[in-house]
Amino acid sequence: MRGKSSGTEIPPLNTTEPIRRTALNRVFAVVYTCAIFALLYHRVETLTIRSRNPLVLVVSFCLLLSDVILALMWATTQAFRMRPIHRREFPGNLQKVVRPREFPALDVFICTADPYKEPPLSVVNTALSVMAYDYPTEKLSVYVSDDGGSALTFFAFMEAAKFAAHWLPFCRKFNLMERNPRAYFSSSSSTSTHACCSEIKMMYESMKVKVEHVVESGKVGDENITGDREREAFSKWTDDFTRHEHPTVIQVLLETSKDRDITGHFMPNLVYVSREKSKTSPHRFKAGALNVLLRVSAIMTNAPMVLTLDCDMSSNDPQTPLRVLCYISDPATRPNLSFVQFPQRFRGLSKNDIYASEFKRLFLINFLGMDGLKGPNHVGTGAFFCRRSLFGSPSTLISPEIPQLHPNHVVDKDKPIHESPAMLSLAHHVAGCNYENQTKWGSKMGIRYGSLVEDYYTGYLLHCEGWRSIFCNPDRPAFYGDAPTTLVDLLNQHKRWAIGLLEVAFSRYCPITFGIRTMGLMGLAYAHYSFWPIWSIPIMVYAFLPQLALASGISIFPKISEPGFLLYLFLFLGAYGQDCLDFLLEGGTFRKWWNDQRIWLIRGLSCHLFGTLEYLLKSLGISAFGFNVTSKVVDDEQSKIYSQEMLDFGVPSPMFVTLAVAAIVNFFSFSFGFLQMICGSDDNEGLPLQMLLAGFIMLNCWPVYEAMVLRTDKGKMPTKVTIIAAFLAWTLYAAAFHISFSK
Ligand SMILES: O=c1ccn([C@@H]2O[C@H](COP(=O)(O)OP(=O)(O)O[C@H]3O[C@H](CO)[C@@H](O)[C@H](O)[C@H]3O)[C@@H](O)[C@H]2O)c(=O)[nH]1
Ligand SMILES: [Mn+2]
Repeated sequence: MRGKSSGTEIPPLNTTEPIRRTALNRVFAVVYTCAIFALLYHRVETLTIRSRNPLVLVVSFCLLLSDVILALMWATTQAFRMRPIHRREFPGNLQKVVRPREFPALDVFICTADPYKEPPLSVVNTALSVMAYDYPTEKLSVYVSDDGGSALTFFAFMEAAKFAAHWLPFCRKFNLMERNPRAYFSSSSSTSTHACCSEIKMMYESMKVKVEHVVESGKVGDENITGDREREAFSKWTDDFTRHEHPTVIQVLLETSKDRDITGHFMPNLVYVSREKSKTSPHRFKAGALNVLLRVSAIMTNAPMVLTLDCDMSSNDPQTPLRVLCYISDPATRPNLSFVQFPQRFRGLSKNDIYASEFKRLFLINFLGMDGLKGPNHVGTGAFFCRRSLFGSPSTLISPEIPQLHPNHVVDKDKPIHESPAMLSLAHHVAGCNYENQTKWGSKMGIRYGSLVEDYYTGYLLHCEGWRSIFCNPDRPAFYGDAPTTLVDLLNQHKRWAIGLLEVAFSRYCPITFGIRTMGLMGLAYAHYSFWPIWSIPIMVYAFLPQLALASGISIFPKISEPGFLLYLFLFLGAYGQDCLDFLLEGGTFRKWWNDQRIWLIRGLSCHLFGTLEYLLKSLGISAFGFNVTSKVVDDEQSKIYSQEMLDFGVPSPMFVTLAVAAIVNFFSFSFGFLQMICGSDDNEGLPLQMLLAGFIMLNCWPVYEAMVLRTDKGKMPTKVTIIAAFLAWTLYAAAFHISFSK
């Protein structure tokens, strides 16, 4: 908080406030830790008391391993609970402290990679929404990176540049809050108020039709090209131009020194960049794309502030940069500030958020916790970076190989880009696919290479270097993006994350060792994420072993009469209860929480398991993996299934199999146990906990049963998957019976 300075009151730009339940969290942590130790003691004890049944021995060992992992994961979550804070910022006070003339320039980076998974029209809407920021136009530049190297995307941007000349003054004139044209025209506010609205809406529609037509036909026909300048631009897409092999394309579509909108106002810069590709040079995915944008923008504008956005994350509030300035211009928060991170929010989520796309824990609860330490981790999109922080630690600046890329380099504004062939050719040079060889890009400079979650990895290394970040979470969401709406998309996305996180966990910067040594609690928080996927080990164990034992009539948990029974109940209810409470206190509903914990289970049974396996195969040199872009297109059938809140199994995936096996095994074991109970056999006093567990998983698997037997729509479980799963479940039972009854 800003205090008084030399007698005059400076209005506060931001405040922080600790969250009140912290003390309770700490007390609970102590109690829960004791309970964990009691449990582990009990586990070791059962292991050492010799049992004659080998199944019991194997099960006891697996349970010990699982409980150790669960305990470690629980320990890492405490990092988020020790010092959570809430922040608020006051953009209204900004003008009293800094004049707009002194605002830093802002470069916005938008990444896209595939015109068929990421419709160009959406990317264009994202770009338009930030071009219309309430920010001095001459300080604003938008750079688009197209890893798809697609003439279709380029065409869309050419059209967008023309449309922007009408759209930007329209937003200004009516001071719209919603500056993403598509969102604006589909909201009710557009239909009523403004007379000239129908005119601009028609312009938007005509752009939309043109762009969609071009995308559908797969090529930019001659009839779409007007004028020599455009023809020249498209001449880069020659016959041997493919997305994996092509030269650099850089086109300055709008330039602030020369292009004006229809009211005579200057427009922001808009630059299209598709970096050079070659099959023999490493691709580096989004990290590579962002580093190219960092260099190209350094040469053209070199703004000290950089906003990174995924192509689907459009602005929902034109004042967002001013909120960021509340931190960047405050001497109390400015030192060592690397980035201001906004949460990812998603439009069009189903009522109870069936896929847990809200990520309340990831983007809100844990962010608040980290903000009290060194700040939230970076999540790839919706982050305003101080450019300087991407060039070495706060104390030692790492100089790039050429002076034009230096964060303090001043671009000669008198010479517009279109009049400076030298500038353009240098920009092409630094976007080359071999440019980074023998440089520090990706290791010490820019976005870091080596993980499929380059955002997490880069944020982590920045924090290790001594930078901090700030979590900004205004009431009106700053950005809205698209969340996956089918199960297979969700699982593939999480599988990629799982692999990327494991890459960090087993790198030489492992958060458990390196991270905790350099940053203490903050390292622990990072460790929580890097080991995220190994949650699948205890989940797999608890979803299968007690159930197989149950069907064999073997009791592995304490009896109701034993004190251990209560210990188990406490551990289970304590963890779930605290999790649910955190969720509800941050504005969630019970139904959303239930779906959230279900998705956690499903992930453990599918993508985290498969991600871990894929990572192992890659480490052994058997296979390789790439960045599988999440589709942002939904067909009508899919969106219908989504809005009805049913899991969509429509596109078959091997990841469904383990999930289906778990569903089947829990069903049969529960039914078997239930039968035994009503038949009243004497020695099943130890089975109730196993019954409860199987029952709980069955409850979670309800949508899976529905998808296997009841549903007839396109999203039902593929029959093939059900058959394979049934066969595997049968094999598991056969093996379990064989082991336990063979003696
Ligand atoms: O080779 C590539 C691959 C992807 N992208 C872009 O990266 C962004 C994120 O891709 P997406 O498929 O949407 O992945 P998500 O899993 O939804 O993204 C999350 O996870 C990523 C790391 O795995 C982060 O980069 C993202 O910022 C974060 O939102 C998109 O704009 C893509 O166009 C590229 O530019 N080049
Ligand atoms: Mn995405």
